[in-house]
Amino acid sequence: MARHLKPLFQRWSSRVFSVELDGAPLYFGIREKLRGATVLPAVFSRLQKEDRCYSLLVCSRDRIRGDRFHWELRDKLLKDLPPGSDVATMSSFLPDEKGSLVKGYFFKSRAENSPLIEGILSDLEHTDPVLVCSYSQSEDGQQWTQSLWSHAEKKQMKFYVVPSEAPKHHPSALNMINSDVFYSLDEACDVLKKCGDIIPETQSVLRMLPSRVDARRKPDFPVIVIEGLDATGKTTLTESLRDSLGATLLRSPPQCLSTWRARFDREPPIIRRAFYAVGNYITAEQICQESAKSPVIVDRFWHSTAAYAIATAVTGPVSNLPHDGSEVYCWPSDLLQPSLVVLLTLDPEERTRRLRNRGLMKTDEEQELDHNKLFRDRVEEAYRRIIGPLCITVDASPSADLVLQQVLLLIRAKCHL
Ligand SMILES: Nc1ncnc2c1ncn2[C@@H]1O[C@H](COP(=O)(O)OP(=O)(O)O)[C@@H](O)[C@H]1O
Ligand SMILES: Nc1ccn([C@H]2C[C@H](O)[C@@H](COP(=O)(O)OP(=O)(O)O)O2)c(=O)n1
Repeated sequence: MARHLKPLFQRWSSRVFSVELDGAPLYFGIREKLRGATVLPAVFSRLQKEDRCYSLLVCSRDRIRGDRFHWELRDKLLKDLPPGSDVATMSSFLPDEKGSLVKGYFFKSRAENSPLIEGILSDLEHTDPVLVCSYSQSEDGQQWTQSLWSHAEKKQMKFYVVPSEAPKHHPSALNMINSDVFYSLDEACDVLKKCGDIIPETQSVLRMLPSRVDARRKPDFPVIVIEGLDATGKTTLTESLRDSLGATLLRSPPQCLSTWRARFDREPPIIRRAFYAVGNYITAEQICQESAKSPVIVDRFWHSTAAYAIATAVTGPVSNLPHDGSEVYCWPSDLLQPSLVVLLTLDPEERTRRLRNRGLMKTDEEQELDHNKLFRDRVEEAYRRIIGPLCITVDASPSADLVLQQVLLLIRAKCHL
């Protein structure tokens, strides 16, 4: 067995497998022996008699290359597999064991497509850090088994698939720290440095970093961050606050990174989120300089980086988020804390109306926000759970002037301006 696969087989039958169907995870386990009759896990009960299934688990020891390969593998499978394969995101993990998550895909196929599938899998298995399992059903259709798929070794051990309890939180929560959310400049820089050879633009991004970061320095003037989903009125409010308070207006990611933003938005989460994390530290340095002279208003900061990352990594309802109080919501100890964070909220109909009035939506993620209520709920709840600077939610549905007056009152009360 290849060395990179070995860690996966430790406690192989203690692993839980999760397949995302219709936007929510379904779980199953594997057992060497069956004790009595057992029901078929939901992933399999919906399949037909002629179906075979496969799973691909990406097990690169290099997490950046592994995540990039996993990201690109989806497009490859969608392009190469026959129509109707229903490629679904999959993962395997050890319950409650941090860092144990392995990502992959699950798909089905009909017997007549076997030669095509065998060709694709064999190419993948020989060239990439991927473990392939196949699933087949018993004659009577009552049981499914999982075995290692391998062209060379046909006599593989079989495991029965059995139902598994859903974990308390989405399995992605196990690998979130320093993969989806970064808690220090060093960790985020480390990721960008390691992908310098595949994304040359990272050199330019890293050159923008301040030479020294001092998160403990207390700003002379208040620093107020405005947060909220797209079209809640952040740009409108931040510009009015700048004019009313004679403040400096900054944003994260900072202007100096705008040339490279679209490039990093196309990358898998680990690289994309490291880019936004680094952006916060560059903005923090600008905040330090400007807050010596005047109040500073910031359009998005670490709340956005963490809340979008956490809400994207998990699927399904708000209850799948890491629990309230979890360490994933903690503010990085080396990042400047603003004096006040104002979170703008808006009912979905009004937000959509404002989006339409403004014109085209920008990122895929923002489009997802528009039609995926669950995602919107997860982002807003993650915003609320972040532990760090004082964060106050403000209803942004009144007129722009009323929202401004209300936020000015808040700033005067909380920041003594
Ligand atoms: N309080 C408000 N009432 C009505 N429309 C608003 C209000 N605040 C902003 N808008 C409008 O809604 C749209 C989105 O506002 P914008 O400030 O660009 O949001 P964001 O920066 O959060 O994406 C813009 O067309 C803006 O003119
Ligand atoms: N400080 C920041 C700012 C934005 N992001 C990410 C989070 C989302 O994926 C997008 C949202 O930014 P976008 O520019 O589309 O939204 P606005 O136009 O500012 O409302 O960027 C971040 O991670 N960290």
